Amino acid sequence: MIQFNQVSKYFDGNAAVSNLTLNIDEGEFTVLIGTSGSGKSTTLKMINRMIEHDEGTIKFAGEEIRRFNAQALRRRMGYAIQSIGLFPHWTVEKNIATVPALLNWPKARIHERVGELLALLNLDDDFRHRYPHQLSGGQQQRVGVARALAADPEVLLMDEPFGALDPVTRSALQQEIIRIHQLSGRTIVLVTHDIDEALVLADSIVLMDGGRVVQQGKPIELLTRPANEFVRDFFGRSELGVRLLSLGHAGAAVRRGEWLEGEPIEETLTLREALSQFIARQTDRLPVVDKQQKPLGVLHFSDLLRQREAL
Ligand SMILES: Nc1ncnc2c1ncn2[C@@H]1O[C@H](COP(=O)(O)OP(=O)(O)OP(=O)(O)O)[C@@H](O)[C@H]1O
Repeated sequence: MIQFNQVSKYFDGNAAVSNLTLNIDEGEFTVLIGTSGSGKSTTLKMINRMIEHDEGTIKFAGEEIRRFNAQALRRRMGYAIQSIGLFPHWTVEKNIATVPALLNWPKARIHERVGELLALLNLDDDFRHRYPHQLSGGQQQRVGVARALAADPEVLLMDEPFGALDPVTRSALQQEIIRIHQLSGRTIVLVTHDIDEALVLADSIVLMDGGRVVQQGKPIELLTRPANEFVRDFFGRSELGVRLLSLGHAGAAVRRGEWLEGEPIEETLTLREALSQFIARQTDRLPVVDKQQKPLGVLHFSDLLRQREAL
């Protein structure tokens, strides 16, 4: 869906991105990660021409992006950033409706769409009449994501969208964006410098350093088949075990047909979170329920050790 071919970008003669070749498939959740100043944001912003590339080609839906009208291109791509950028004097409703209003949607359709998005992002419908300063940071981030999604864009570009949030809110928003991705099947490109966030979200991780791609692949590939020492160090040798666990879920490792009384965990819990539960509860077996809270089976501590084969 998006192809970079030997793309370079210079600022004052210095390359921010060098000779970058990258393929982002339709419907894929791609996460750009890397050291500070490695060119992640520049790469993201070149996709919707917030930054124009100097060399090479970038294609979107088969066409070089320079052939699109920049405004028209941006309307096909939702964009959400860490600093949110909500218009302070506009209500939540008007903020979310920015692109639909530009596209001249009828009022009733806009009203309905705002309602849908508030529900999708777990925000109360009354919030539509509030102003950004009347919301918490996490609520503002949700509105920023809702705004990016408003006109059902083909691509969603996100630059550290959960950057400034506390871990609990951050984790909740990560789960929401995973759900939105599963529901909508949209192509998402997200920049983060948080390794665990990348592992939780990505179908494909692009690890960058010094304006170049060091390795692109599935999270499991970067963890278990690092291309070089830089990749190995980046993902942290000592953390490798728990990071591998964060790629698996309790539901996939559970022993069905067994049951056990006690406080259950949900099947969607990562095995890393399950490990934490085993330790906190000083137990080696945990009952697992599905999303409807129906008993699914029992997870054994020893099953965590077998996970590498199952991933
Ligand atoms: N507008 C600009 N003018 C001059 N230099 C820039 C500009 N934007 C980015 N750069 C430089 O280009 C390089 C890549 O920046 P970029 O913001 O893409 O990196 P990043 O990987 O997103 O970094 P971070 O994780 O710190 O946000 C850096 O050296 C940065 O200083």
